[in-house]
Amino acid sequence: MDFRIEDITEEEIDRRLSVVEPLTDSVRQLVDAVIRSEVSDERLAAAKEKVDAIVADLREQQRPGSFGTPYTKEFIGMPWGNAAVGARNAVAPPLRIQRSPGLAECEMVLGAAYEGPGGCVHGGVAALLLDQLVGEAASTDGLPSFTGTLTVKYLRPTLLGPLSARAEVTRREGRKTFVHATMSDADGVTVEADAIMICPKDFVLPTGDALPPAADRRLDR
Ligand SMILES: CCCCCCCCCC(=O)SCCNC(=O)CCNC(=O)[C@H](O)C(C)(C)COP(=O)(O)OP(=O)(O)OC[C@H]1O[C@@H](n2cnc3c(N)ncnc32)[C@H](O)[C@@H]1OP(=O)(O)O
Repeated sequence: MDFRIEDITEEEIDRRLSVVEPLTDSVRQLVDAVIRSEVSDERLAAAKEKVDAIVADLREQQRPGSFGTPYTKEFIGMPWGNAAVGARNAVAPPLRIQRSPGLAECEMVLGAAYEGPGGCVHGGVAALLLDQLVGEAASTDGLPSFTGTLTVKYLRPTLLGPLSARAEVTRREGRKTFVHATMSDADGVTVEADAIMICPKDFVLPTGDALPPAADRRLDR
């Protein structure tokens, strides 16, 4: 696992985000446009050439593997490649998660890129987003927790569009945290999930440092 330390200031984080977030948003627009475009085949082929040129430009300098999760020395996390919340990841909706002890909540708009059954949210996407949310809820007042078991129940189809989600810790037993989560549309809950989150035994960063108490960690940058 990559939890490297990157010694930068909050101002530098803001500066970097101000550059990459608009780019990621543009790539989200690109993904949506490719899915829904009805321009001619010739224009689609021309678009491919332009996109290939951008990819070649970005690949001139590239880190190997994945982005990982860097932390500052003040333990501000930068999970910018994360599939659900990554600021650099156009695959992520992204979720803007509000946290309080034992609770994680967010509102989101899921468009064409998240489709499973026609017009509906893909079940795997719903599970992905709820998995992130239960992880965030479990980690608000404890050490980081990994998903041991996630049970998802799809109550009725979730239509693409504006949605909300919520995860709440229901109980803790030693290193295990039990979390209940829901995804809802305007008419109520469409998906619910129950998770057993587990803090790995003797969790330390690969740098050898233990994580500080949760109150000193900020996971939202
Ligand atoms: C940090 C900021 C927020 C981040 C949010 C991120 C959200 C993303 C969430 C994820 O997607 S995490 C990625 C998906 N999950 C994984 O990759 C986990 C892979 N599995 C493991 O790493 C280990 O198997 C695990 C840490 C889950 C457990 O390993 P341990 O060696 O610590 O478990 P151990 O065998 O000591 O068992 C401890 C307790 O947990 C129980 N347990 C172990 N594995 C379990 C499991 N899979 N499901 C349910 N319970 C489990 C086990 O029975 C026991 O219960 P008791 O204490 O009551 O005896």
